[in-house]
Amino acid sequence: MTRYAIITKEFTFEAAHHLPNHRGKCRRPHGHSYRLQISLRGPINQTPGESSDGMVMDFDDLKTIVNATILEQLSDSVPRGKEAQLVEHGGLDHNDLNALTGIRTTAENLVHWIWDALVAGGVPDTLLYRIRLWETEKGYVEITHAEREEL
Ligand SMILES: Nc1nc2c(c(=O)[nH]1)N=C([C@H](O)[C@H](O)COP(=O)(O)OP(=O)(O)OP(=O)(O)O)CN2
Ligand SMILES: [Zn+2]
Repeated sequence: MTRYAIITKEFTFEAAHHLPNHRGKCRRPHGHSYRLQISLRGPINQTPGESSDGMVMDFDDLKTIVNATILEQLSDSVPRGKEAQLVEHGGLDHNDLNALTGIRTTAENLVHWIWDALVAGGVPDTLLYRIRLWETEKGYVEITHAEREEL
């Protein structure tokens, strides 16, 4: 019998952003200590003798993928903003999110951008289960496949 599980790995990164035309303080450049949770749902590998026996994915592999795809560097297939060439190479960590991504960097838009970037970087869409992003300690956004659907 194939058993399934949901695994979650948590990451933190520091980044600057601003929200043009926001009615409050967030229209000015400022920074956040973002907290990011990536959850995958998939079958538990049942191959005795394999390193990943009993795992959906080795947490260490998930960490490597997330760092190489979005946090420490952007994989080549991830779309960048027009001003991305103006910021230092690297990923979301210690960077200017507006310039790097080219999107309006609300937490809502960022979680969809992160989902797209992980898929572009090779994470199967079917394996992604949920992404949560905390902008402050008290406020976070989450998406699952339901929020990815276009109505
Ligand atoms: N729905 C959203 N609302 C706001 C977003 C967002 O991404 N989605 N972003 C901001 C700003 O980026 C701002 O930096 C955060 O605003 P806010 O939570 O109001 O900031 P506080 O420092 O007051 O946060 P506390 O959690 O209360 O400490 C604004 N709104
Ligand atoms: Zn902000």
